[in-house]
Amino acid sequence: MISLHNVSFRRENSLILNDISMDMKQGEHWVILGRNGCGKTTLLELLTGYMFPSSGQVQVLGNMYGRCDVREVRKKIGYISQSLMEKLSLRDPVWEVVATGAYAFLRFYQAIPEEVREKSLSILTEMNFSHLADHPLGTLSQGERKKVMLARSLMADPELLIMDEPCAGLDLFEREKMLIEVDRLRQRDVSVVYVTHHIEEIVPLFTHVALMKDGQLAGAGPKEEVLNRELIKTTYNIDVELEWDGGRPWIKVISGG
Ligand SMILES: Nc1ncnc2c1ncn2[C@@H]1O[C@H](COP(=O)(O)OP(=O)(O)OP(=O)(O)O)[C@@H](O)[C@H]1O
Repeated sequence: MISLHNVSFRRENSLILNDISMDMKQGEHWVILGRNGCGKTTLLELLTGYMFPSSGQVQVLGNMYGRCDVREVRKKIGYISQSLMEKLSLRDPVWEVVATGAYAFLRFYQAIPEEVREKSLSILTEMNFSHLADHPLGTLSQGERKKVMLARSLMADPELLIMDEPCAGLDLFEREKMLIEVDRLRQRDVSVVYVTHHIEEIVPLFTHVALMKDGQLAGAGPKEEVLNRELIKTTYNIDVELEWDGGRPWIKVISGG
């Protein structure tokens, strides 16, 4: 699905990503963790082809970037981020905002085909969200807007879904509702790459974890192997205990650790 080979990314004089090599295979769903500024979003931008590595190779869905039409690959990738959220029209009804995902538009300036409208309503119904279909996006809570963004990303039936901190800023209740939808992606034929600051967001859907530190990989592999006390300490410079419950890891900071 994704292969990174000796990928480095330099901006002015700083090395933001430093010699990253990893493979994310079909059927795997990955979470990327790491401290602020360690390069997570930069890595996602390389995967979507919005930026190119200074050296190394990036291969996504069988396409080697630099030797393919990135615009064609992007049609198979859904990307959810706060910056996209800010571009969506707050005045438009929810179903229409979702429908724009079929074409990667931000707004419609022409009639929307009936089948596109129906698909939007059907995704909203799947998410138990049909009652909000006609409400303007701007009247929804932050958590509801994030669910709208997820619904929008599914309109194009992506093969790869990249989510950059989709639960940031949500209260506990809204976060858990969003995580239910994330976990339900198991029912779809889509691979997920998910960036977060919160280890407990690793719902059972996710199979693998990559830990990043200062632009390098501190660990990458099956979640049960990578999420251990030593690697978490290396990544976050803090001592923790980790417990698995309900298929999710829960973290307890050891005071003075
Ligand atoms: N436009 C830019 N110009 C220069 N440096 C940048 C630019 N954008 C990002 N950086 C730097 O690149 C590094 C990695 O940033 P990135 O946004 O990828 O980190 P991140 O792990 O996603 O951080 P966070 O968890 O805080 O969102 C940071 O040190 C940041 O300051």
